[in-house]
Amino acid sequence: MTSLTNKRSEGQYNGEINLSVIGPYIEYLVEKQDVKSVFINGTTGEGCSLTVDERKQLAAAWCQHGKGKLEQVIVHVGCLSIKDSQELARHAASIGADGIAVVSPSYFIPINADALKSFIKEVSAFAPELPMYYYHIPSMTGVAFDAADVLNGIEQVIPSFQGVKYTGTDLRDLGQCVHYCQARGWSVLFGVDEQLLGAFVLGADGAVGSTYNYFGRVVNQLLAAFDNGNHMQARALQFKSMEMITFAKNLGFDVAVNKQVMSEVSGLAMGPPRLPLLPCPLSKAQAIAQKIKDFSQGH
Ligand SMILES: CC(=O)N[C@@H]([C@@H](O)[C@H](O)[C@H](O)CO)[C@@H](O)CC(=O)C(=O)O
Repeated sequence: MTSLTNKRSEGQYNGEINLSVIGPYIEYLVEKQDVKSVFINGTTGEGCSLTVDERKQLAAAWCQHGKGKLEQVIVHVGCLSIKDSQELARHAASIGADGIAVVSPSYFIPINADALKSFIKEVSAFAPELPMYYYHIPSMTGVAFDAADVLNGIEQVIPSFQGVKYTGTDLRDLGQCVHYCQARGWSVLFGVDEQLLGAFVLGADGAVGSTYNYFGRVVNQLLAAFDNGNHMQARALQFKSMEMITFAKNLGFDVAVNKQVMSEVSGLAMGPPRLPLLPCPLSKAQAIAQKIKDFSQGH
């Protein structure tokens, strides 16, 4: 996640980063949501809308405030320019991040999996000691080839490769990623919150998503129920998450709405999004937040 403050200039919301909320937000995540690992500067954090310098400041603040409180800080370093990604990778290593992730560039989209593999390799070379994850999110990047094709043989060119953050709904491809990753002791972190249980049945072993900012405790219970073989309970909790997300989607749900919901539920002001995203009307965020509070109360 990322917090932006509201700075209005010439009628436009640029959104400035607000580092002061990160410390309190980490306390909130750990204590109220039972969330101890974070993936920062990704989609929810609007990483691709931020400057390299802003991304460095955010990454440094998360690592600094998270010390002794968070188990893992994974920094997303994907950019359109490979040089920016390399600089962010080097920076992440220098501040003690636990891992880095790279999304595919999305203006000049790699023509095939080998081209993307080369991109990730060249970024990884600037932080060879850090576990590297490929961030697969075809709905945003327009990448048309399988994530499994990106993984195939990647350990030969990126020794630090550790897995994939899979934000897609293709179960065939996901299954192939799990099969490949399991054999190498890597992770598959799933990113479609409303389908998490299905991905765990298939063998995914981690979850990264926007709704865990306020539904983290409930989803941790879902995963514990699944681990204990209590599938009825796991299913019931996934149905709750599905219902909440469907409610939000019917009202219109995006990163900007999510950010406002995070403010409403945590009580910490996250600020508005940065253009081209538009601020979410308060009434919408409050309606979603109320639904979440109702759901969470029983758990
Ligand atoms: C496209 C998108 O924003 N996907 C979200 C999901 O958490 C998504 O909001 C959720 O499943 C509701 O559809 C995450 O995968 C994004 C994410 O993990 C990130 O912040 O990098």
